[in-house]
Amino acid sequence: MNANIRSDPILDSPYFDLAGHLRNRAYCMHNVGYASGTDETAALLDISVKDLLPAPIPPPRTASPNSVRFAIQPSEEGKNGLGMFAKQNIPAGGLIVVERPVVVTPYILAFQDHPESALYAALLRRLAPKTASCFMALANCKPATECDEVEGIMRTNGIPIRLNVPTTPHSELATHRAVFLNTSRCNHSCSPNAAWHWDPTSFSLALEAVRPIPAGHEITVAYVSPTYSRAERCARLKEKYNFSCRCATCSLPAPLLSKSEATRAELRAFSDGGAPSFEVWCLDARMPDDALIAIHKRAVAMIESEGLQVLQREYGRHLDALAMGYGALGDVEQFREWARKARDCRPMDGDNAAARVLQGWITEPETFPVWGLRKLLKD
Ligand SMILES: C[S@@+](CC[C@H](N)C(=O)[O-])C[C@H]1O[C@@H](n2cnc3c(N)ncnc32)[C@H](O)[C@@H]1O
Repeated sequence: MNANIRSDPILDSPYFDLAGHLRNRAYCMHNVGYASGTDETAALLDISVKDLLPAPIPPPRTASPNSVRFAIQPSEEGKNGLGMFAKQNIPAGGLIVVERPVVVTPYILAFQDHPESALYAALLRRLAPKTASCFMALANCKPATECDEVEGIMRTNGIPIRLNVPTTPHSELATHRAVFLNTSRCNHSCSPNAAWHWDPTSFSLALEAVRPIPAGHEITVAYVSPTYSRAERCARLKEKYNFSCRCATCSLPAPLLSKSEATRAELRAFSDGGAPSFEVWCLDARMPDDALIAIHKRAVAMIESEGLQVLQREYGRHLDALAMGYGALGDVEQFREWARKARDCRPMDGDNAAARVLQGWITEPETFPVWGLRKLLKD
């Protein structure tokens, strides 16, 4: 599953060794120190994580855009509380905001003598009063019978980020809950138009558009994987965030909703290995040329019609297959067109190695390593 979806399936694993975790770890409260001096983060960290953090933490690799591209305002008819809205047209891949968390804790907290709410309250006391009151103004979806307000806010707004926790065999411990004053205001959509990318080195989260967002439109993210069936999405949203989804997809009339469900089921089958690989097709001259092209074009069309560009890994994989397919067929025009799309769907702040390789091929198609190979095999 994409890293930028809120739920972390590892944590649902029944094999997590909580007892081992409790025996072996030591934690501390820590105010993360940034070079800029303006951001503040109160964190509960495993001591080994704290010891690894550079002091001060370097600035993010990409700064927030110069002009503020969003506004926090009531969602449509105030139905979903506040939400984040585009103040200007934002292109696909466009950066919306880069921000530091205000509170960070391990996702799994289980200290016998310290209830979670007491730990969160202690962290809040480490923040400036203005920051703490902005935190307390965030939404709380949990009833008072379940937990107190601070814990409710933490659970409603926490975005899972991963930090390097050395000296443990439990990769589950890498997941932390982080609350952000802007990105945490984003409402959920089953066809989201934005995704976040966490950079542990600069301790910052970049929120980016995954397709063009026109000015005035709501900026949405996925709290649960949009590839799940609607029943599963609804169940998970209800359990974790206590709401019935009113996004554009879930509000479709019944026949269109069934069509969307069927499309998502077909996309799930593709991720389970349902599409032919480029490598096999490229070397097997008996397979028709269209065997690769048609199926990956169908997957791309389904992702786009469902508004699922947030599945960046899958989307990129299908676009790569199309670019490489046309490269192996020696079709310059189509190769360039699909390679451009494959380049542009890559997150801007992540490792851009793939985008750089694609750019090289767009400039000089014949440097694509198997340029025209299928034509040669057939001749
Ligand atoms: C992290 S908060 C998002 C910001 C929140 N709307 C606010 O006013 O600050 C999550 C809460 O927003 C609401 N929400 C988010 N997405 C929604 C959706 N698709 N349909 C209905 N309610 C939604 C739910 O109340 C949910 O518990």
